[in-house]
Amino acid sequence: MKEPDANSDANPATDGSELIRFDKVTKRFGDNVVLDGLDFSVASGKHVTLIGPSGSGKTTILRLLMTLAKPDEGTIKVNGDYLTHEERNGKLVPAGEKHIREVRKNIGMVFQQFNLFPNMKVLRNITEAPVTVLGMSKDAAEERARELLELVGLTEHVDKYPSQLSGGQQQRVAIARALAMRPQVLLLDEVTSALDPELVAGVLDVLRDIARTTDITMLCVTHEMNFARDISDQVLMFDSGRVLESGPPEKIFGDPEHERTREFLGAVL
Ligand SMILES: Nc1ncnc2c1ncn2[C@@H]1O[C@H](COP(=O)(O)OP(=O)(O)OP(=O)(O)O)[C@@H](O)[C@H]1O
Repeated sequence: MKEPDANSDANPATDGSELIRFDKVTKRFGDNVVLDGLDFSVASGKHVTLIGPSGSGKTTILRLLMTLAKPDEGTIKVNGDYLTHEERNGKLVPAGEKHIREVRKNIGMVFQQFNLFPNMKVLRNITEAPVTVLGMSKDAAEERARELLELVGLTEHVDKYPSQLSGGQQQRVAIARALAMRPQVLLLDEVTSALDPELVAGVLDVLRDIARTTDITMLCVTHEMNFARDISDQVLMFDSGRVLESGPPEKIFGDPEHERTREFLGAVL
């Protein structure tokens, strides 16, 4: 087990309200302790990047937030509401499906493998969830989708199917689709790692634009260190399921405290 205060300096919530809070979260797969009593938080409007060696638990954190996995111990709060639990009759009990769906509306995620609906055109890929989950009118959802397609530079592809687009274009549709739900936080899981190298820059530029021009909170797992340096307010270096160190990008990339961080950056930069 890590020291109780091992993550105490890892809290990026220096201002703004706290949007995400992990409190002593442990996640195991069999004997493999992937997250080990993890504490960290993300303040509203901040861009926080998780870096660290393969297998250190970064994706697991995003999957827990999407409720694609459940913690074995500890609690997760999103916007002040427990994601993992709910209060019934003054008692904290494991959260039910309805409660989880409500809290999850605050969260959008973009995956490595775009995950678009192959049988729907671009416009419908973006409008589907706002209409069916949020109950938005079709017209309002389409208007919003067209604004988002402009933001991601795909206005002319509105009537195409995903298979008619490049990987980079599909990923930009996936970004628009996540934003269409007006989430408070956007989770980005190595969103360029499945792309051909020449398509990476276009997707990262779109994300840089979103980080610069919107007030959305971002929690990002990436191996693109220049991108992390550009967009992050805070970088968290993970190792073995805990935060080894955290700080602004200038500090983590320029003058890291731990030898392990230096080794990792030496290997990836
Ligand atoms: N569904 C699962 N079943 C069993 N083990 C899993 C599962 N998901 C993740 N793991 C294990 O948990 C550990 C952390 O995985 P995770 O994907 O969170 O790491 P990561 O830091 O995101 O790595 P990478 O940078 O390679 O994506 C790994 O050892 C992985 O094998």
